[in-house]
Amino acid sequence: MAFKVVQQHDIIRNYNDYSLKQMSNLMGSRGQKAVDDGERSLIGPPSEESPESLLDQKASTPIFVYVLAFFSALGGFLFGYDTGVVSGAMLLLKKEMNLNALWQELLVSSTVGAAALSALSGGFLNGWLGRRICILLASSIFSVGGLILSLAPDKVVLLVGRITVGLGIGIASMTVPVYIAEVSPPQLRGQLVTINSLFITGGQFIASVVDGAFSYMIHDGWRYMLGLSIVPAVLQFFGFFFLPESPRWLLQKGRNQEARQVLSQIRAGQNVDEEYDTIRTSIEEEEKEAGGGGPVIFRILSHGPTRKALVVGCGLQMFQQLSGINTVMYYSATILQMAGVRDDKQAIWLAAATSATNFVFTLVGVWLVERVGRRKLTLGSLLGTGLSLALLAVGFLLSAQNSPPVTLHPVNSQNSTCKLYGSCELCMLDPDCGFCYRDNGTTVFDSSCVPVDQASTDHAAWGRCSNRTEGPDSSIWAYNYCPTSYSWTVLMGLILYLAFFAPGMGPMPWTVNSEIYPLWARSTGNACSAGVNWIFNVLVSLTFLHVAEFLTYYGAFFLYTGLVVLGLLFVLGCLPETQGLQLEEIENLFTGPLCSCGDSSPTGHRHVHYIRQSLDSSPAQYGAVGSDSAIAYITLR
Ligand SMILES: O[C@H]1[C@H](O)[C@@H](O)[C@H](O)[C@@H](O)[C@H]1O
Repeated sequence: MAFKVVQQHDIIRNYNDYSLKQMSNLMGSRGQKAVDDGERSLIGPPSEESPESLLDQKASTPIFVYVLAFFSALGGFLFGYDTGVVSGAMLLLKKEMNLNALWQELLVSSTVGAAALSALSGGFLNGWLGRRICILLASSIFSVGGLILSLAPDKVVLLVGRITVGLGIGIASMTVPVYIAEVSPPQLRGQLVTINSLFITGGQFIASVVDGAFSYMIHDGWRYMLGLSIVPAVLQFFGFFFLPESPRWLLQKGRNQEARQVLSQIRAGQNVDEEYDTIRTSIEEEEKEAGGGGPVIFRILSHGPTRKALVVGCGLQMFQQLSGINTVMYYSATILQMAGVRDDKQAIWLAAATSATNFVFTLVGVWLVERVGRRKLTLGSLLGTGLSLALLAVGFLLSAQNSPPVTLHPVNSQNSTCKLYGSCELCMLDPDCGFCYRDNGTTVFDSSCVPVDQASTDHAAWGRCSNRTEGPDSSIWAYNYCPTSYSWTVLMGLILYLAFFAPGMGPMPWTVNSEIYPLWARSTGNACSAGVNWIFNVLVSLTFLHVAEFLTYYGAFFLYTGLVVLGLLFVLGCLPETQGLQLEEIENLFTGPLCSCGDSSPTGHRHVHYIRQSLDSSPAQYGAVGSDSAIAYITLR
């Protein structure tokens, strides 16, 4: 069989230049059209999809795809739950187990660190065992981890439990988007993969509600907080017992018969010949092109388009974390305290409101992704995120500039560094000191900067604010925050930040990564980019308080604003639009120079039509299909 394809502008010049690779990309378009509107419009009119036709496609999308997306996205829920629940659990744990700062940090960051390691190794596991087994593996690890955490007799076992759930999170975070992308029809892929991100933020929100509810249970409340994740983990495990493997992985492993069966099961008996052929052709072609031997990562790096895709994928994940989302998610209670919320319980519930905002606006992302596309959504999101971060920074700057002065210098403080600070702002930035003051509703008075109690940051080491939050003379102990009248600027900044981040920069890095690599590079590409996400997650969240100490809070948020501007330039130059394309076509977007991707948005003006000819037709036949923008000639022999 030989294929020759020519596009309108170079019909004559390049008639013979088209390779099988390009043919397979055209076959990709063909497959997509076949999925979109069945065999009837193979020689068909318009390339622009009307909203009505999109609705028709959605209406005819088999429900089974949604079932698959739901059970897979439970992995996202667990990712969100286990990363989100720990802040509330820590409030109880540190009292019950008498944890010092090091142990608290260990228990929080061990999970994220373990997730980074397992995400990186998940690429190998995915290629070897398949997506389904990896999801089963992740859900069993989550169940075991939840069990260990809920029964832990001491902090060492707790640490083991936290590392265990981290291993589950890492595998789930890279496998689930890939699986969903591989089973979805192209016109729904963005939305379904974004649902996984919705489940992540949903998990974080439920975790914060559970934290709030069990924070009243001083003894063992943390066991319920940490252990409840067993429920969705077990549900996912049993669900996946009955759900199929990704047809693309099966085809890659040469299990063609099974792949065809699964594909028609997922497409509920629709004709899957086109889609099946497309995937198979491109796998064969990709294998030739990828050049066989050697570790996949080396093959990715030595092959131009996949190397560029990897840079884009990892860059997106890096900028997602550098925009500071997890300083907001993990420290929202602290940030809210900074904004003037004093009560612990109130701060926990307000933190729940923060994750609710993140969740609700991710929903907006699910709604927008197939309407405006990945690129515009990410750009808009970064722009808004940057402006909100600047607003947050200005809020902190105003608070700092109007920070109450230290007016009392207790004799006891002679041999502590705290006595050196002249204002609350400077005092608050030193982790060893806190601000003890009184106020009459409008003015702060009788204020001093004194050392914090080493056993608990809830009170001062000595003096009016020791061993109680409010003294008999109604002195108030402020650790890590200052009384300020600019709370509203910070609160506004926080809410706007989440409203802009959640629909775009939250989900898009995961969605885009699930679709930009060819099949042979998909597991490894996603493993690397998820690994980058987790590594930068650890870096940013572990350094936040130190960065704030060196640069002050407003300095830290101006820094994140600067990083978001860099992210914006990166996305502007390098992120192509992948909306609506068959997975097999997307590699083509990365054939140009790296930072020209922004120009190559294919939607709307690069549609190629095709003709299907059966193989037993006459020796040489020519077909031509015209559209406004392109013409394809196909020769079949
Ligand atoms: O996409 C998710 C989401 O936005 C979460 O809120 C955040 O905690 C994760 O780090 C991120 O990867």
